[in-house]
Formats: sequence, structure tokens, C-alpha cells
Amino acid sequence: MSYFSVRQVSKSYDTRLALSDFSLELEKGSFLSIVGASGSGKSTLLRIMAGLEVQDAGEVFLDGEMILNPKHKLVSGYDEIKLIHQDYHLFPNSTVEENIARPLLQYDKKYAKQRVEELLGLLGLKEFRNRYPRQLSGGQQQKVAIAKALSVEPELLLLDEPFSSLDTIQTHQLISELKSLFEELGTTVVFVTHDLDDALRLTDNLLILQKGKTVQVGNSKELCEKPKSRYVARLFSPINLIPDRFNSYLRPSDVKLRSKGTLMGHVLDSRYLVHYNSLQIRLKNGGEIWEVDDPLRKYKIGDRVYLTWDEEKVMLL
Ligand SMILES: Nc1ncnc2c1ncn2[C@@H]1O[C@H](COP(=O)(O)OP(=O)(O)OP(=O)(O)O)[C@@H](O)[C@H]1O
Repeated sequence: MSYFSVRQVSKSYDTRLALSDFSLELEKGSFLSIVGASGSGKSTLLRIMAGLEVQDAGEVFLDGEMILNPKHKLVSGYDEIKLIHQDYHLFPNSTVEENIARPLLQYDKKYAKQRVEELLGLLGLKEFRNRYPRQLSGGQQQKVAIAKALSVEPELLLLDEPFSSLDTIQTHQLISELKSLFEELGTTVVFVTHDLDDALRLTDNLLILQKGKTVQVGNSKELCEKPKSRYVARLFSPINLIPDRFNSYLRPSDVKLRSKGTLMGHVLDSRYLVHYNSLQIRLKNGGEIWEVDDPLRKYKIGDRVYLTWDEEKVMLL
């Protein structure tokens, strides 16, 4: 048996299915990013993993022990499993140091003091120890919430889009810092997000969730090159439907721009991106709009272009 396993878990709210026959296995110290759109069941899954929600069917095990849900456990939740979400609850009238120490009230005083010092150091919060949450930035508050969750040394950390109040640069920086920290501590981490880029900053070990079901698992190369659905394909880039062909799609980077060819169109718009210009091209036959990369930044709005591609790049979705 793996260190952490979720076995055939299903959950509905009234008649609405939130999770359907969901299973996963994780080794100790491993990281997993679960990517899914809003409403795909991510929060429900994490709450069930943490023993905070009653599932209709299936079981969850941590290190061989069954995780009991609130129906079977008087005080729901486990110290070994910590769930962190965007609405983290810091005590507004307690300092950073006091917030982190809260979960340790029952512990030996000397140990608690030492643990708080360690966490302040690990998360770079020493200089803020006497500040109140309102005196911190969103990213700093999030770090305090994570330090608080880590204070009781959880074995499994469940991150439910905890960074959604931060901007992209802050989020990426915080994820990189946390990644090193979790590796150092040997914590097993499950991170759920709707953002593939954020997911990949933590780990290349991905699970794609859609309508409460696993649609694909694998690393980014596998998922990008061999997506099993349009949803998975679109996580990486827009996709262009080839006219008059059944469910055949191309990525913008796989379309070649030529001065002669079979599929003709006109450049509607051009956006300057770091490595290429992104062109919107209205196809002559059918009038559909394709998105195509122009790495040589050669084409201007209004230009006529011909599009071609290698057949091996066509995705049947
Ligand atoms: N307490 C609830 N009562 C009724 N329906 C619920 C409840 N919680 C979630 N749902 C429904 O279950 C489905 C899954 O919701 P969930 O919050 O798990 O998805 P999510 O992927 O975390 O979404 P988001 O990214 O928007 O937070 C949705 O259709 C949602 O409306």
C-alpha cells in the first residue's frame, strides 16, 4: 500500500456529482499538482482527503491508517494532515509569532518555542515576528498561515489554491520558496489549482481533474504531446480545428507560415510576446480564426498567409 491513498471516492451534493470514483496513490515526500477548472471538485477532494467532509463512497488511507470523516470522528480532521486555502484564518489580534504558536498550546513549552523559532527562520518571517496580520502583505500573511499549518509537523499538506489573492510574480516566488522548504522537511504535498503554470512551479507530477473525474495523469511533456482531451490540450495552449477534418487540431507553434500553400488566410491581429508574435488569422474558407506563432515576427495585420503543418503534429481530440 502506498503512503497515502484515495480509493474510489465519490461524492454528490444533492443530485450534483462533485467527485466520481476518484483514486490516487502517493509516496511519502512526493508532490502532486491537481489541475482543474472551477467546479471540477478540487476543494471537495481535498476536504475528503483531510477527513473534513463525508464522502458517499470510498476510503482514504494515510500510512496504513483509515482517515475517518466527520460522520465517524467526533473532532474532525487530523494533526498529520493540514489543509490550507485562500481564506486562511489568522488571529487579527495576535502577532505573527503568536499566530504560529497557537496550534502548539498543548505542547511542551520549550519545544513550542523552539519550533516557532525554526518556522520563523524557515519562512523568512523573523523580522515580522511582532507584527499583526494587518501589518503584512498578502504574501507574508500567506507565509504565516503556512508556518501555522506546519507548526504541528503535518505529514501531508493540502494546498487549495492558497495563492489566489497574490499577483503572479509573488505567487511564483512563494511557490519556489515553499518547494525547497517542503523538500527539506520531507512533507508530502498535494496542490490544487486551475492554473497549470502555478502547478508546474511546484512539480511536474500532474493530475488533471474534470467534472469530478481524473482525465489524465502524467508529466507535462506527456500531457502536452499526447493530451487525451481538448480540455487537457488547452491547458498548454489554444488549439486550432482543421477545417473539414474530424476533431483534428493543431497547436499555434505547430503551424508553419508560408507564402504558398493550401490553407489561406489573412492576419487579423498581431501580439508581441517574448519569443514570437502571436497572430490571429481568419481563414479564407469558412472564416474561422486560428491562433498561430510567428517566431520571425514577419507578418503584419492585413497580410495574406498560407498555413501548413506536419501531419504528425495533428492531435485527434
Ligand atoms: N456545500 C456544497 N453544497 C452543494 N454543492 C456543492 C457544495 N460544495 C461544492 N458543491 C458543488 O460541487 C461541485 C464541486 O465543487 P468544488 O468546490 O469541490 O470544486 P472546485 O474545483 O474546488 O471549484 P473552485 O475552483 O471554484 O473552488 C460544484 O458543482 C459545486 O457547486
